[in-house]
Amino acid sequence: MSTPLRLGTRGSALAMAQSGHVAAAITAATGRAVELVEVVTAGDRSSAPVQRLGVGVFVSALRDALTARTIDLAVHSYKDLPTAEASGLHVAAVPPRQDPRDALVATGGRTLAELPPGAVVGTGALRRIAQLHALGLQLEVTPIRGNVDTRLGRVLGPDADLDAVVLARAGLARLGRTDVITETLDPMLMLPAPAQGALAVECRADDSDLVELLAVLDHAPSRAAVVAERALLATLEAGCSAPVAAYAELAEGENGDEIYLRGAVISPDGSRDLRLSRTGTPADAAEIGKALAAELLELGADSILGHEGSTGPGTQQFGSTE
Ligand SMILES: NCc1[nH]cc(CCC(=O)O)c1CC(=O)O
Repeated sequence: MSTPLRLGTRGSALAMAQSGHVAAAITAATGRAVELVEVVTAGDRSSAPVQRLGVGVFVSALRDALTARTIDLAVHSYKDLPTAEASGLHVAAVPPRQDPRDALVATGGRTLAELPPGAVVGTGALRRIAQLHALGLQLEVTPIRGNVDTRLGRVLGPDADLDAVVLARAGLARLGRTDVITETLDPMLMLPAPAQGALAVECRADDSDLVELLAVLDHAPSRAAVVAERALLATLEAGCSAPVAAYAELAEGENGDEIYLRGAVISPDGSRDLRLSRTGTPADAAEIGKALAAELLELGADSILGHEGSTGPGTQQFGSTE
């Protein structure tokens, strides 16, 4: 009998659900026992806006535990991972991705179109704030944070004070709460965050037995989509509070698989809204992401993102704002 694999996880209900799911999949596929080890991250300890806490607040403590060998693997929401790879670590698997779209949870069962001017919508992510403003519906957007239950409580609980919240459908799905969704937002209106709905299963790069074992969980189309979306994010050098969206869809084309990547950079007030798309093959996922980012930069994405004075690529490492 081999010793159980130690899977490090945040303690939030969402993280525990994701980690439990991956642990069960590993045991089902390989017979290896997996134990969950809770790791508290800076993002869990503070309720300050994520933009202020900085990059990787949900991630650093898990990565430190991997490097210190107190855990063997970690499961991250992929969109929370900084775009720069951590040295000595490796994303050994991208399991099949959940529906990456955003979801609206509104009082009275309402959709976005049914919310009247002045309706108050809660969301903390600049990407969502910007796109809500870009709709031109006179919605009042208010920043919120906290775990999924806290956010739902702003609409559903006895102390509800908002008309609606926007959050990732995948998070609700993993918690078994899709029943509260009043509208799954079409990416035409609300393009998701790069890698939203995907998980990253990370381990030490030199742990070759484990790298090999975890490969059974990898889902090639999900990985290709994430690679394209994150290449776009990295090429834009998008800041911590960057309103950048990207969504890659894979389809079977006439000559085999095709990847269709959409990307957007939106100013926080919604007044500037750059959207482009690009098609290619999954093998070129990274190049497609880079090329789409380059096109967005040509259209002035830099001035929206506010880093015209940047000292060049590689000087900043950013993850998601969410
Ligand atoms: N740090 C927030 C976060 N990170 C991942 C998810 C949702 C699940 C996912 O995108 O995989 C969420 C919640 C949200 O955006 O509503």
